[in-house]
Amino acid sequence: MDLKQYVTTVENWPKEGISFKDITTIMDNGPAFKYAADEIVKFAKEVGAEIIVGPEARGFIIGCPVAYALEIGFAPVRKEGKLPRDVVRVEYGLEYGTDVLTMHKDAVKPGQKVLIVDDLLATGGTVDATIQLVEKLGGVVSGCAFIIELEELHGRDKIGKYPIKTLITY
Ligand SMILES: O=P(O)(O)OC[C@H]1O[C@H](OP(=O)(O)OP(=O)(O)O)[C@H](O)[C@@H]1O
Ligand SMILES: Nc1ncnc2[nH]cnc12
Repeated sequence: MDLKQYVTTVENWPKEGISFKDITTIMDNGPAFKYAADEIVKFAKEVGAEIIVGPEARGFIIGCPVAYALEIGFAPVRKEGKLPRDVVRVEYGLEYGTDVLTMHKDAVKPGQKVLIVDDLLATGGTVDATIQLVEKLGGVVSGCAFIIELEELHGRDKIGKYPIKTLITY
């Protein structure tokens, strides 16, 4: 399937100079959304993932169907102040701002093999922070998977030592 045809590009949103890749037009198409999830499921099997970790909010959208298909758990990475129990926290930079990401301290077990899933790899700030959170908990990052990669932002350089799967590149 040519998944790229289902991505909608919105220029100069949310700020001047950003070429926003909107995945809602993948999600609202049943076969396209299933294809995207199935491709990541295949990769998750290859790397032996035991739990999926996905960052708020779009990482939930694609990470949860992957976890469901594999019959494994999903652990959320959330922005500060959203998780109700003890958390680990990491500050990170975005293509358009900075923020703090957190995970519950018991979300990943020591030694558990984690696949990080998100919709898009841009500067790599989010995935870098997510890797740090998983490793603080003693989890083993077995790979990172994205629907879209923006190659010119070189986010891949931040996750060089882990297996990476991306379905669409710009
Ligand atoms: O590689 P990076 O430069 O870190 O950018 C990629 C991240 O940015 C977007 O999330 P955003 O923080 O905009 O949050 P959202 O999913 O809640 O819209 C996207 O869903 C990725 O998580
Ligand atoms: N260009 C972009 N499009 C969609 N989501 C993003 N997150 C960070 N950069 C993005």
